[in-house]
Amino acid sequence: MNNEAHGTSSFATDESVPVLLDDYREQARAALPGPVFDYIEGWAGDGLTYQNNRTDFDRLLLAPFVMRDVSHVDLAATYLGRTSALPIGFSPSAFHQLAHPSGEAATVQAAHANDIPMIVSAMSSLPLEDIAKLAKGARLWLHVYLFRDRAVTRELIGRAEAAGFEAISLGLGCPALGKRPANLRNRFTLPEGVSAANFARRNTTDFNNPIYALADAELDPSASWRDVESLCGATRLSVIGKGIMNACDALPAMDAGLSALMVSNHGGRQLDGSLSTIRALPEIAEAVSGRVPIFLDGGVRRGTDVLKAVALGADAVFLGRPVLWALSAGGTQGVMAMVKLLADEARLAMQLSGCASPAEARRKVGSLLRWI
Ligand SMILES: Cc1cc2nc3c(=O)[nH]c(=O)nc-3n(C[C@H](O)[C@H](O)[C@H](O)COP(=O)(O)O)c2cc1C
Ligand SMILES: CCCCCCC(=O)C(=O)O
Repeated sequence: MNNEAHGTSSFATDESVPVLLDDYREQARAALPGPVFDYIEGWAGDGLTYQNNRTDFDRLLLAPFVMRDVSHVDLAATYLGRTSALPIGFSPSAFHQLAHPSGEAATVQAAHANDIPMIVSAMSSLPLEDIAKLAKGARLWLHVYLFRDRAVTRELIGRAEAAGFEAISLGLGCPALGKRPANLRNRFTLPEGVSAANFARRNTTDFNNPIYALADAELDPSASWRDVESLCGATRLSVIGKGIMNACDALPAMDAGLSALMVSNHGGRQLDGSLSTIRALPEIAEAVSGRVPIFLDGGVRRGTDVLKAVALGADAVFLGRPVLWALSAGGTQGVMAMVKLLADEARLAMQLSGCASPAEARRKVGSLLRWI
């Protein structure tokens, strides 16, 4: 939009203060070395799914209700036996030290301060025990895969149990790593000093590209629902299945013992051309029919996105790239400010659409939302 045409050009602007989540992306672009920014931003293939995750939120229009009492908007979300004040969490992302020297130590403080879940990637750049020690009582979930060597998965889960993690997040849509042109073109490798700290004892770093090498060496394309069932049976922690995109998978997932499902296409970094998560959500929510909590990640950037996702059945939304952008822009304070920005927008979106809570948005969903 042309500001001059709207008579606002005489106002001073302070571009160092983000007012939209996307402002953090530009700060990250300025702060980080090009290949690191490209790794974080990166998508598979032509970026169709990466784009759809965003544009499909925009294709979902709101028909606001008016004159409803929205003086108190309650965003609280209860799942897995605990209530968070916000229906927001942090998706797992590898190597937070790529974004900031404090890495996961900074991110976890922001999650803890907001009492929202942080899913720690198995590929974290700090050991999971150190992350847990830094934020006692934080809602920590460890994200693991069914690695080729199941002992690796079992060991990680045992360590998470011992360190006081609340839950396990299990990657379901990752039999192999997606093809990401930017990383291949710039031959992305981890910078000196950043590594997969939980795998310190495994010889995975002497490859040309540690991320692809790690994935090829460790991910197990033969994994099936039977493996999920035995993993769920082998831990006292709740297991959340991350990566459900097809309603046909909802039943096997629940039968296998998963305690919650996350609708995720890995932020468009895996199968290019797959559905956006907000399009996939309604059918999955219908198939699940309230039996387990449902989460969604992928392209959540605006308060209205939070409203749309919770209205369509998500108990909470999770953020991937925005966490890393904000981390690179300002460490813990950056991530805290980013969460506050999104929460304020979500509260405003609820007020302006006449919904005082996610439950009310869900009840009104039939007339609140229209696809174009
Ligand atoms: C830099 C980066 C690293 C990621 N690492 C992991 C990972 O280790 N495990 C995983 O399951 N997902 C990983 N993801 C995917 C996120 O968990 C999440 O699904 C995705 O980023 C959500 O989309 P959004 O970035 O649009 O919010 C990663 C994403 C990014 C951007
Ligand atoms: C063994 C799997 C490596 C995954 C690396 C992180 C990731 O998921 C990403 O999207 O990047």
